[in-house]
Amino acid sequence: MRYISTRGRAPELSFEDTMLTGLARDGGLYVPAELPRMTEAEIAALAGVSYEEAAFRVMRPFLGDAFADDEFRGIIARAYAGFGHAARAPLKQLQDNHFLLELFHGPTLAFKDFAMQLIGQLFQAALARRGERVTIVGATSGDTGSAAMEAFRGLDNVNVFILFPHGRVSEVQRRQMTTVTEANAHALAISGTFDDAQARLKDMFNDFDFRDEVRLAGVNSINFARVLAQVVYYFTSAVALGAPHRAVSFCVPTGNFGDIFAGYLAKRMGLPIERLVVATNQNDILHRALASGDYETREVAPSISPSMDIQVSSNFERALFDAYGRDGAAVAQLMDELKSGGGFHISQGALQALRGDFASGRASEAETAAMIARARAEMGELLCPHSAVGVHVAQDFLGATPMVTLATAHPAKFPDAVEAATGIRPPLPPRMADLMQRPERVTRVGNDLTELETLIRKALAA
Ligand SMILES: Cc1ncc(COP(=O)(O)O)c(C=O)c1O
Ligand SMILES: N[C@@H](CCOP(=O)(O)O)C(=O)O
Repeated sequence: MRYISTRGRAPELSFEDTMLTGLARDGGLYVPAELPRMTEAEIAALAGVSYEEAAFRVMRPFLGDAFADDEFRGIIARAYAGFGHAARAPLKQLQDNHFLLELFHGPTLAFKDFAMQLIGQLFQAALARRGERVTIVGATSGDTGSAAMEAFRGLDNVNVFILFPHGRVSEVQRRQMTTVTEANAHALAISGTFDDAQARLKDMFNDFDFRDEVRLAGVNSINFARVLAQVVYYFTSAVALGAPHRAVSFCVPTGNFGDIFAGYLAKRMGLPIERLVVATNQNDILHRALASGDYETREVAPSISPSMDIQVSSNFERALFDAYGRDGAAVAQLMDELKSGGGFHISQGALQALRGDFASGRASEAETAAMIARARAEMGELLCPHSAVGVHVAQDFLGATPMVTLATAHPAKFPDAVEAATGIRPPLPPRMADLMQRPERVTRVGNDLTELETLIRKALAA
């Protein structure tokens, strides 16, 4: 299995090199040169197997010879052993033909744990074998960062630096990052938005001297391994609802487009998915782009679903690559326009292709709060605000085909918003009960590449 860049000008890589490389050296994102397909019989055979076994069968073809089967099975087993639910990703019925896929039973209470716990193990195995060290730098709007800190803290061959937008994550999210005590983990509060943090991260990757000096690696969904691990729960949930004999739709709370892109991959691999619905909060660039064909950034408006307060949606580039017939030069041109002018126009043909794969909707702040309240009152479900965006948007798409809305975080990560809507303050699980009392360790940084690189160099030298 070979991986190619969405901008067409970086070397092709193996799975392991793709995972350890992060951003392609031409600024693009790696995708498989060809997608493996699963037959109907192979999909049907996932019924009744454990989450871990399904993960092995779905992901194995992407790995090439990077990991032996036994080693990969062991890695998967360790990755999901710490989850607080035997099913790992349980499905719950919410309404007629509407189901909630609970993705928040991992150690940091968000869907990011599914991928991060796995790639923590994959990094460790690959780096130990190669005798190499890497410096992971990640950008987060709250959940990727806490999941990465949890997965990589204390690992031998890794230093991890997480950039989060100062004052724009929930207190629980911040503390999950700033209370980590291991010396190899560093929380950096950057001035600006998540988009600024992600832009500086990509600048670091594009500064080849720095990148090579610190052996930079990424664990955002820039990293294809992150997205791959998220493909699995589309299969397990669809099969539980009757796939491959019955089609299923998904509604996905969306920000950086990684999670829904994983659903798109599942569909391309043969899973019968009728609709993939992009659900955005008031930062609705993806919804507007799919409606009008103009991808046009605006100022980020802080919302009660802060993890989705994103305007520059990194993985949309992967969808554009396919929509433009895998024309790397065309994608590079669009990304140049985005960088220089804050937006781009999607051609008619590409827009048609995107609309063939993705529907969309948005939830305002009032609609999100109202859905949290309604879900509690009518469905007996306490939703986090991101999941509420999904459930709200899904209402317009309910019908004969079962709809699965992804519940991407635990309500206890966003207690203020949940309490404001329902009067109920969801408690953290007992293992985190003292989170608010733990001492914090965080460094304030400006939105400045040189300052960031200097700080990282100094920390690595210490
Ligand atoms: C809780 C939560 N929901 C939804 C999203 C959006 O996911 P994605 O960025 O993969 O579109 C995020 C951030 O990634 C998140 O943390
Ligand atoms: N919402 C995310 C933003 C980063 O997304 P990623 O999937 O690219 O890591 C977060 O919680 O940090």
